[in-house]
Amino acid sequence: MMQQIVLGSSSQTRAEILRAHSIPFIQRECGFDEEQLSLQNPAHFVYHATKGKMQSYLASYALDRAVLCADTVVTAHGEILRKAKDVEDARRILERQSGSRVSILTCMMYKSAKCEMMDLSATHYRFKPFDKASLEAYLQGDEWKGKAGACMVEGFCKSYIEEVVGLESTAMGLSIEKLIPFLS
Ligand SMILES: Nc1nc2c(ncn2[C@H]2C[C@H](O)[C@@H](COP(=O)(O)OP(=O)(O)OP(=O)(O)O)O2)c(=O)[nH]1
Repeated sequence: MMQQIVLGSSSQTRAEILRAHSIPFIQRECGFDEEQLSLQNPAHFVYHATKGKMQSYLASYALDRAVLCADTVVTAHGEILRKAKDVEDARRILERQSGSRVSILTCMMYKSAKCEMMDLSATHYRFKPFDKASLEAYLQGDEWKGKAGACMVEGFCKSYIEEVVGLESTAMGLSIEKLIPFLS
C-alpha cells in the first residue's frame, strides 16, 4: 500500500491528478505568496515559486509525511501568463495564446524522509486560432478561474492543439509520470 503523502497545494487539478493515479494524499496549503517574486524567466519563476512553497510548508509542518509542492506558468510571445485576475484579463491572456506557440512549465519538489526530488518540465503547444464565439462562451463560465494562463489543455484548448511536445500532465500542473518512481 502506497504511503499517504501531503499535497502542499490548494490546486483542485493537482488533487484530481493524484486521485486519478490512486495516490493517497491529504491537502495542506503552503501559504507562500508568489506575488513577491519578480522574475521574468518562466523557469526561474516556477522554480523559486515551488521552492518558496516547500520552504513555507516545512516552516509550518513537521515532515510527518512526504510532501509535494508545485508551480505552473504558461508562456507565450516571451510573456509569463499566470492566473487571470478577472474576465478581461482572462480574455487578454487567452488571445495571446490563440494561434500561437505556447509553453507550459511545471516545477515539482518532493521531499520525504528517504529522498528529495525536483523536476522542472515544459510542454510545448502550437494552437490554432481560438474560435471567438467559443472563447466568449468559455469566458462566461468559471473553468478558466484559478488556472495558469486561464487555459485547460484537456478542455477548452484541446480542440485547437496542432502540435504538442511533452506530457499533458505537465501542462495541467503536475508531471505525475516523473513523480511516481519516487513514491514508496
Ligand atoms: N485543469 C487544468 N488546470 C490547469 C491547467 N494548467 C494549469 N492548471 C492549474 C494547475 C494549478 O492549479 C494552477 C496553476 O497555478 P499554481 O501553480 O499557482 O497553483 P495553485 O495556485 O492552483 O495552487 P498552489 O499555489 O499550489 O496552492 O493552474 C490545465 O490545462 N488544466
